[in-house]
Amino acid sequence: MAVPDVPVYNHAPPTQENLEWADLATVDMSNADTVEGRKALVKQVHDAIKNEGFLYVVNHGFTPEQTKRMFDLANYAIENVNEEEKSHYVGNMREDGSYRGYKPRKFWHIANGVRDEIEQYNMNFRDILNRAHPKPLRPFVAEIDAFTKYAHFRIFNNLLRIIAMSLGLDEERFVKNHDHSAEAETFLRFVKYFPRPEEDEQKSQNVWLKGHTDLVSLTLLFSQPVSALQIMTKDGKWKWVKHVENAIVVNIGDAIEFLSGGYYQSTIHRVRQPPDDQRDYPRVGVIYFVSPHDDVELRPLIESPLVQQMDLTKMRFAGEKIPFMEEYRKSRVMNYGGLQPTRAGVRREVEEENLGGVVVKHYN
Ligand SMILES: O=C(O)CCC(=O)C(=O)O
Ligand SMILES: [Fe+2]
Repeated sequence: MAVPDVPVYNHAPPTQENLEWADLATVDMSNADTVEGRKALVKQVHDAIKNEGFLYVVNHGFTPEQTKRMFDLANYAIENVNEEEKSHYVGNMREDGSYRGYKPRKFWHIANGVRDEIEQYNMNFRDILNRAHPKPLRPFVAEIDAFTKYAHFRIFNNLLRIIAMSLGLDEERFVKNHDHSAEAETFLRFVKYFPRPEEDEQKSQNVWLKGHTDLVSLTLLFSQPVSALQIMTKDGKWKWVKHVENAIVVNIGDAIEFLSGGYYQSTIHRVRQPPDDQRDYPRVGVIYFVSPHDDVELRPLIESPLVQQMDLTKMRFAGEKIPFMEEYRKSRVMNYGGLQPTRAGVRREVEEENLGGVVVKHYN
């Protein structure tokens, strides 16, 4: 069977505006397949995670054509599948506590009655090949699976090994908990953000996706030109993440924070309206979220000398029952973006929301 043509997706040109860019380290992964090569990166990765919690990865092995092709397919999953077909693949976040399938626009509440304009198609790592996908996507499933496997086994695993070493742990300590021998909320996301009416921009103070930390271990964001992602720096300022051609923007999520006893902290980030010269363009993304297995207890790894130095009584779940990854992600995914009243916190304009027993902070 001939594989259909996928229209080429053209992103907006990079912004010409001089924004306040975050100062992020660039990690060259050319030699990361050898132990020596990884050892040479430990200090740089350690410092980048400590300082910003975000970093760029380059020379990861994907060619610009390969990543570009995934953006074409991401756009295809949103634009070339009709609504009727999509309706059979809508995810069940609120019931399953898992992202699988389509997340329609306006599913989440952002602020003052404004809902999101973000459409996604999520594919769990474990069943990209076995699960049914919308008809137009089927000819590309093997290609998407191969892309995801490479991202996981080459890029992600090598990063995990470097992070384990940076904590004085056995190199394979985290790899074993993320190898998909067990259920895990690890998935590739195709996403498209659509420009919003001015009225919505005002009511939501230009926020497209509220400030949050990712609940997973690491997030791999394939860099694209539409500037909208911002991180909160240690001194409480929002800084923009600059596009770097064919780089992967990596950030640390809550699971690593918990396992490292807070030695590493997940970084707060948000998505906001792009600058003037990109304002009328949609924003297509390809993101790989990697989580520990559901049966991993989110307990600090006290075999790490660095974790031993931490005051673990200050950890989020200190003195309480420590959740397993499954409980933690379900409580967050099921309840995220609902319309429940939120309690205003005190630190950095924090809104705290009690999501099924787990307090989740929104930073606006
Ligand atoms: O679209 C982006 O750049 C980031 C999205 C994000 O933070 C998320 O989906 O968790
Ligand atoms: Fe995020």
